[in-house]
Amino acid sequence: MDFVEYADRELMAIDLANKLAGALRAALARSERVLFAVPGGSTPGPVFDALCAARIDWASVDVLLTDERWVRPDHPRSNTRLVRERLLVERAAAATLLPMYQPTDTPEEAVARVTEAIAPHLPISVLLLGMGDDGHVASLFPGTEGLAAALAEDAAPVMALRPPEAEEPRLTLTRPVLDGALSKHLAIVGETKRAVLERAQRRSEAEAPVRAVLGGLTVHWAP
Ligand SMILES: O=C(O)[C@H](O)[C@@H](O)[C@H](O)[C@H](O)COP(=O)(O)O
Repeated sequence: MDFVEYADRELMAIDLANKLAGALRAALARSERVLFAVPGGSTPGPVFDALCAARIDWASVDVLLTDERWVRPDHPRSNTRLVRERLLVERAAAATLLPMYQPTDTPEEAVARVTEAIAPHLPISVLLLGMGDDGHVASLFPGTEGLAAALAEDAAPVMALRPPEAEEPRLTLTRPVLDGALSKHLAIVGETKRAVLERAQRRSEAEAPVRAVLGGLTVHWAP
């Protein structure tokens, strides 16, 4: 695991966007199409604002959320809305968003259709993750029923989970898909998350699911 420390969040957003653009360019030099998986939440927005103007062949990039909150795509908490408003604009508007949300009442009803839609595009070429204060990544929250199955090496690529502390049911990519990404990046800010990450290395994957993706991960941190 590499750890890159920035003086502030603005510098992290700009440099991380440049690094992600470089990773996407490298992937595009190897493949006709590449899969770029991104998180929701509050951290990635400034990175998307810098990345969306990058001079890359966005028309050859498929974008996929690492997880989705089960709300309508126009809801303020929707990760699909976040990506559409902050990443898939400017030059990046030419990219293709693969569906992580479906108009079903529950995420369980969408698992088969989302799995069918994304499977042909795997593996992930470039992965950006966030992390919660509890060490969760994507929607792999500690203490969630079904977490062990989602962390298994042979887990199904997409699972519906109902984390007790999450506001909504979730649809999430699972360990093999996340950990199998060819270029893996984690963006975290603040002292709390830095300490959570340091402690995670002494915890079980069930206690700190971020552990499942530490191999080959580059962590980008700002105070
Ligand atoms: O839907 C989500 O919330 C994200 O996909 C989730 O995995 C996020 O990356 C972490 O919860 C960190 O969120 P913050 O960046 O807001 O701290």
